[in-house]
Amino acid sequence: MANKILVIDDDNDMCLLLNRFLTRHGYEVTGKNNGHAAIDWLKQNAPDLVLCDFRLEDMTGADLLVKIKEMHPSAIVIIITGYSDVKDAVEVMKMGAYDYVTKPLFPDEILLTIKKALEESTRTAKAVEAVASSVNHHHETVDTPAQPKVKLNAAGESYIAGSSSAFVHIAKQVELVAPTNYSVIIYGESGSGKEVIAKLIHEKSKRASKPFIAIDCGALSKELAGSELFGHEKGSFTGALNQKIGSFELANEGTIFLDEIANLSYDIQVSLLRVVQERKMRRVGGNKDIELDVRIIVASNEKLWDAARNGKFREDLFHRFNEFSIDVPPLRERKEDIMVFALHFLQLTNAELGKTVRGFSKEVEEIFLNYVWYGNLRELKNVVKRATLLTDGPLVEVKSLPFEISNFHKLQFDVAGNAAATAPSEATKAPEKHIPFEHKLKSANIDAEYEVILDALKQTNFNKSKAAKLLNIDRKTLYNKMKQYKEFNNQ
Ligand SMILES: Nc1ncnc2c1ncn2[C@@H]1O[C@H](COP(=O)(O)OP(=O)(O)OP(=O)(O)O)[C@@H](O)[C@H]1O
Repeated sequence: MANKILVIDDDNDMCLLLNRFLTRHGYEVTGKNNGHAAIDWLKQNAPDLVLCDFRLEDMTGADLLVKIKEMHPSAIVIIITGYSDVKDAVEVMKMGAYDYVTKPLFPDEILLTIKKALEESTRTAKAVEAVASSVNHHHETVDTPAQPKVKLNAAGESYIAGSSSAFVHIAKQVELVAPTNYSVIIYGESGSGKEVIAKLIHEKSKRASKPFIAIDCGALSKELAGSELFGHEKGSFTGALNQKIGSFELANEGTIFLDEIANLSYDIQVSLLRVVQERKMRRVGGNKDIELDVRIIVASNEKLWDAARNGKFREDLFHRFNEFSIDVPPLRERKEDIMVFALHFLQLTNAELGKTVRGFSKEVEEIFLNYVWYGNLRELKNVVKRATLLTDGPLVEVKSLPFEISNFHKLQFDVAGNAAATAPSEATKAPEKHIPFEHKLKSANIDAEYEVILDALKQTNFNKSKAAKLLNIDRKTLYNKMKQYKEFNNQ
């Protein structure tokens, strides 16, 4: 049976284009132009996957995501964003979106992301079912945990070591703590590799052959967090139609990884403290204690000690977890790792797409080293995957990078107060010497025009149809002008 996909985009052309393209690839596609129309449709229909623009006219992608997850917890949601929204997109992923794709959209890239998401979702559901049925001795029906809250680490996801001194230090800490039963706190920004490190600790421990269960606490609703973590008995609350095995039970004898731990409500923190102290738990509505032997690794992007001092996190729980802690610096602070990981992601993509791209041009390397990577390794991976897909020659060139990354320094001139724009290095600056005046004049004109276009693009969140309307030119002219700018700067 064809997978059902719902496309939500207020750009009608884009909606139609995606609809046609995905239908051609065998999916059953429905398109909606605003959030409310999508919600109405979702009341009657259950899609396997939703492709949703982050900025709709009537609501944000984040609000819509909450509604979708309430109505269809297992639906995969992929968010379409402009590059300036990457930080928001990362937040939305923490709320349960599977992935994000950035504009301009490339059909092949979208297709690849969708295929992978659907395959991964089937694989994960099967794995969870297998673990659940081995735990559930009563052979009752078990609710499958909603995707992607339970992220059984993607099979086949390979690990590499970075070469920065920070990474070497982390690797040493992992070697040291892995064989013990210590709880570990991993600190770091979103996408910096915390889950991969947690998985590595598990794999290097005596528990390696037992389950590793990753839970994004930021994606758990207050009401359902207890049942997600500890399970529930049939009929224990309205909607508890079947017995459910919680993540702790699924992780028994193995390791549980609780990402964004500071987002757990105070009540759940109390239940968690009992589990940590007594090493036993009860399912919601249950009256039987279940013995637990689970190693706990938690992650947070804020210092838990600060959260404890501010009353957001229980201090006793903090002390229980704080047997060992690992700090993962953001990628921009460990520049030696950038190209190591970029090459690794390039090789992964080559293997996935059957391509033979060898590496990156000097200019691309320069841009990578000076970019801020708010989304850390996750963002780098997405950028490299996309660029590799677009590369025909032996090296990834600047033209295959998203416009907003290759022009990052230009975009900085009005990014209010936001961090870390490093000055362009000598290699990325246009050479000043020996440029004829005629060329300088042309360049000045194009630059001035470019600033106006860029402004319109930013105002419309890089929606080219809307930007063209704003500039009172047609879409094709806008494309030509952008192309002209790129070509002129590549001369
Ligand atoms: N050492 C590594 N080797 C290979 N890939 C890695 C490594 N570290 C991270 N990655 C990749 O980078 C991406 C982000 O990593 P990960 O999910 O571990 O980050 P995170 O800090 O847990 O993010 P979040 O807090 O948002 O969940 C993943 O696709 C992961 O596979």
